[in-house]
Amino acid sequence: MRDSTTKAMAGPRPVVLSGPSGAGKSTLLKKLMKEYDSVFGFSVSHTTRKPRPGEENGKDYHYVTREAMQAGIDKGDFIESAEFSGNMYGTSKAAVQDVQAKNLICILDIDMQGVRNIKETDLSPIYISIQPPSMEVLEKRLRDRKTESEESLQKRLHAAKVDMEFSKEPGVFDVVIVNDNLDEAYGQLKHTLLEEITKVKKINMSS
Ligand SMILES: Nc1ncnc2c1ncn2[C@@H]1O[C@H](COP(=O)(O)OP(=O)(O)OP(=O)(O)O)[C@@H](O)[C@H]1O
Ligand SMILES: Nc1nc2c(ncn2[C@@H]2O[C@H](COP(=O)(O)O)[C@@H](O)[C@H]2O)c(=O)[nH]1
Repeated sequence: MRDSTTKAMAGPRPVVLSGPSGAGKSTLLKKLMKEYDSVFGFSVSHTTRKPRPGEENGKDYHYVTREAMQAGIDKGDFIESAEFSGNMYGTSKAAVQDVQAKNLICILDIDMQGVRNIKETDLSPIYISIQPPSMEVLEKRLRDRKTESEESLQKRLHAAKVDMEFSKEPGVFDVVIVNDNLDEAYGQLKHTLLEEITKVKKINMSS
């Protein structure tokens, strides 16, 4: 089913950041939003997972129960949703519209099921995959982050193997960035988005 709800508010092209859990998506997007706070806006997803220390409801995620999330999906409030590592995650139409209403570039941090589902909509984002240099490095980053139980970690590593193969499928991603050295990966991300950043800066200056 194609969903044109979010297209109706056409502005700058949204950006999808995807890739294995632990690859460094949040780290990169936080750097981007810090440097360009008046250019990018984060699409705050809903999730049924518990908040991690330091995470804020309404900023990092909207933390909801499975029942509330399912009710929202049934009502048609979500552009996409997925089950990941034992929890539900989803992008609401409101999350994207809130950012687009401010004429900012909307960034979605979503898994590969989300990528497949967004491709069925009219959102037409720039698709960027953030990949780790190796499974070994990914596992170390996830373990060092100390956010996952052993069960969750194993689920995430299993999903990561599938994701790494998915990122090689021709035509899925506009750009695949290997996040080995953080500064280099960030440089590549900025380079990829430079045209859109320049457009938004120009619009913001003239308004
Ligand atoms: N280039 C890098 N070198 C070393 N450590 C890194 C690098 N990039 C990110 N990290 C670290 O790796 C861990 C995972 O990064 P991050 O939380 O950004 O991943 P993520 O892709 O957003 O994961 P998730 O999908 O689970 O939210 C963090 O502790 C972060 O500080
Ligand atoms: N399909 C979707 N995936 C999402 C969404 N929000 C986050 N995610 C992805 O979930 C995993 C795990 O995230 P974590 O915060 O629990 O580590 C990660 O790959 C995210 O990209 C969403 O709205 N839809």
